[in-house]
Amino acid sequence: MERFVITGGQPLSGTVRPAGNKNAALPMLAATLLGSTPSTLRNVPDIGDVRTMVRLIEALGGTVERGADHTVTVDPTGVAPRALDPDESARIRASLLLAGPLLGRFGRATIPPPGGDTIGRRRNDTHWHAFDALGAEMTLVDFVHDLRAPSGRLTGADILLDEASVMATENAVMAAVLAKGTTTIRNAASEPHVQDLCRMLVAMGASIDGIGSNLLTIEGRDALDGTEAEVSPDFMEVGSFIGLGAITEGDLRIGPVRHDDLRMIISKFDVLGVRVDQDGDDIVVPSAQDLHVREDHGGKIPRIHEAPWPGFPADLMSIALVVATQASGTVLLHQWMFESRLYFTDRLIEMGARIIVADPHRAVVTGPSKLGGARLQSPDIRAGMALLMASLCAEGRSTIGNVHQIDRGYERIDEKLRSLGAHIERAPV
Ligand SMILES: CC(=O)N[C@H]1[C@@H](OP(=O)(O)OP(=O)(O)OC[C@H]2O[C@@H](n3ccc(=O)[nH]c3=O)[C@H](O)[C@@H]2O)O[C@H](CO)[C@@H](O)[C@@H]1O
Ligand SMILES: C=C(OP(=O)(O)O)C(=O)O
Repeated sequence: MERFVITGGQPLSGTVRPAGNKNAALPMLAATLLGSTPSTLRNVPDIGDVRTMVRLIEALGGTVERGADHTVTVDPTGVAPRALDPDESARIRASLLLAGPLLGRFGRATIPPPGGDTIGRRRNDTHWHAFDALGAEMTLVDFVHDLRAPSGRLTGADILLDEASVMATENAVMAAVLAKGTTTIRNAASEPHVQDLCRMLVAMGASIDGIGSNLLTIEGRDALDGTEAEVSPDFMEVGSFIGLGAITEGDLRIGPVRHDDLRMIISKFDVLGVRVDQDGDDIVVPSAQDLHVREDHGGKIPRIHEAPWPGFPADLMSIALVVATQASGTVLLHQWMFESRLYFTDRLIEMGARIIVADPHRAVVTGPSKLGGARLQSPDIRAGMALLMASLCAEGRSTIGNVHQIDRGYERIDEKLRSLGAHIERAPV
């Protein structure tokens, strides 16, 4: 067990290279199982969740080689549809993403409950509905789902997802690319990671129309080849560093980024007065920030809320909340997707933030407030990063326990922060 020890108040300046997007790398690793030959992924982040996914693939019979410079090659030729290990599965939410490829390729998948952030109920029903529509039969024994395609192969179908679930879309697509006939997925999620996955599948020989929209049409193929694919920069990490740069008063350059992925993020940070400049493939967060809440027309209090893509990402709400504590004015943050994601707000209040938690989904923040150091625990990836940001801008010393929750999603965050001038050490508990 490790913790971070932080002395806040240093301006952070320098250049950050964002890692590959965790939420793209995980489904892309799962998708390698659909090929009949090896696939190589570039820009795979070296984070806890990826290491767990690699172990799950190896336990299924895949051979995984990590090359230099964030390259991972998966040879799926030895893979068989064995039951996933329950303990490993429970470590990450994305273990559920092995269901689609196993079912599509072998007509069988045995899936124990996935894990992931404990941020409220994580609903899986949309996944089961999609597999059911493709002809899978499902039995549930001791929380383990056993999925089978009766004739060994799924059949294409017209599917209306009951919500635009990111991973259910990814699972449905991965199951459908080897199904017999045409599949239509309506109300599909279209986040950049869903797009990354779909582009990789097309490079493997899949036929997918509508990438980037909420209507995907897939013509099933008999087999797919391996491929090479690149994981896009993690716009959640980029968003986190934008927030961090804004509240620590240094000059930050972040890149390379994909500007298209950042439009809504930058527009919502702008509500908090955060200024971000584009410079080629980079973005720059300059030191001279005038953080104040931009009121809506007529002086109304603005609201920042998450939404499916191209809305503001749910995973950046905790980050926006910390930035709001440093902006003068009042803003409502509405985080409706998860029931328990705002609980960490109590810790910010302890540090000196002026926040009214109206209910489990809404927090009214009035800033700016002077934060002081505190003893903290990371409850989940993003709240952990948010508390880390608060500690870096607070006066005095903070400690953050449970840092494996931050390591699940952010690659060597302490090293990156030190290179920018932060006073942060990783220490045993
Ligand atoms: C590995 C991975 O990729 N994890 C991400 C993925 O999780 P995941 O795919 O599990 O999240 P989902 O998109 O399924 O849903 C998130 C929550 O929002 C609710 N919901 C979602 C869409 C909708 O139209 N209506 C609705 O109510 C769901 O019931 C659920 O409570 O997407 C989430 C939402 O962007 C992110 O927080 C996670 O980081
Ligand atoms: C909620 C997250 O991840 P997961 O879905 O993997 O738990 C996240 O990345 O913020």
